[in-house]
Amino acid sequence: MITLKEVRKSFKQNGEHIPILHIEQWQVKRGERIAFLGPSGSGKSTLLHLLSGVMQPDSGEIWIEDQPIHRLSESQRDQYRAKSVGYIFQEFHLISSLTLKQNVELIMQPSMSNKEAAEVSAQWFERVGLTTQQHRLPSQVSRGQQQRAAMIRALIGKPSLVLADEPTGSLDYETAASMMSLLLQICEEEGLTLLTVTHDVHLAASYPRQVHIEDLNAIRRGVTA
Ligand SMILES: Nc1ncnc2c1ncn2[C@@H]1O[C@H](COP(=O)(O)OP(=O)(O)OP(=O)(O)O)[C@@H](O)[C@H]1O
Repeated sequence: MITLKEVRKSFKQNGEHIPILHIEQWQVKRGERIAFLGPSGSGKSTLLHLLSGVMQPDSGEIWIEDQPIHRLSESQRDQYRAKSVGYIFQEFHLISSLTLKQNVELIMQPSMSNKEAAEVSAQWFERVGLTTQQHRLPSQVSRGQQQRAAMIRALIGKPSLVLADEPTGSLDYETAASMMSLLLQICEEEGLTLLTVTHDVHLAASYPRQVHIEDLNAIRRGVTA
């Protein structure tokens, strides 16, 4: 369960604190898959950054399961993020000098032997249909295939929270739709909570729940500052 209570975030712009986000009360059940929609600048990415612990709220509470994210120190938030959050970005952030397989295995548990890590990663490459391409460099595969590898990297540790910020923003529609459907399917099979920011209403419609950030963010509704 994710719980947000009276969460506020503002940014300093030209010496002034501009309120960006105010979420009075919000809950997400474990395993829910939610698409976030909203105009540019409405606070969608800011919300993901707060949930991943990259940013701290000015005030309010953010609970992920039994962890009070708002109370953690920076190093505790780094640990929380490494263990519990899988992030998928619009740009895939794969290391260009490493193969897809090396990119994935780089972040796998140090407690796993090389043999175990190779077995687990092979299963994931098969699951996303990339077995043939796994030994190639990112530049030697398509953008859709790069994003599938980035998806494995985000999901392989079975994080309690998967955050995807415009994950299909740089893909053509057909590739985007197939990537989104794979992401939804895997998160459902693994029981992972998925929050995806997208501008695409058709892709958002494939999610069991859609949230318009304007409905969540009291500042956008003009009822608060
Ligand atoms: N680090 C920052 N410093 C100052 N202002 C910021 C910072 N991060 C975000 N903002 C401002 O906060 C507002 C919300 O930004 P955010 O990136 O959350 O919007 P968004 O809904 O994700 O937009 P988009 O759909 O364009 O990505 C914007 O006005 C942005 O300029």
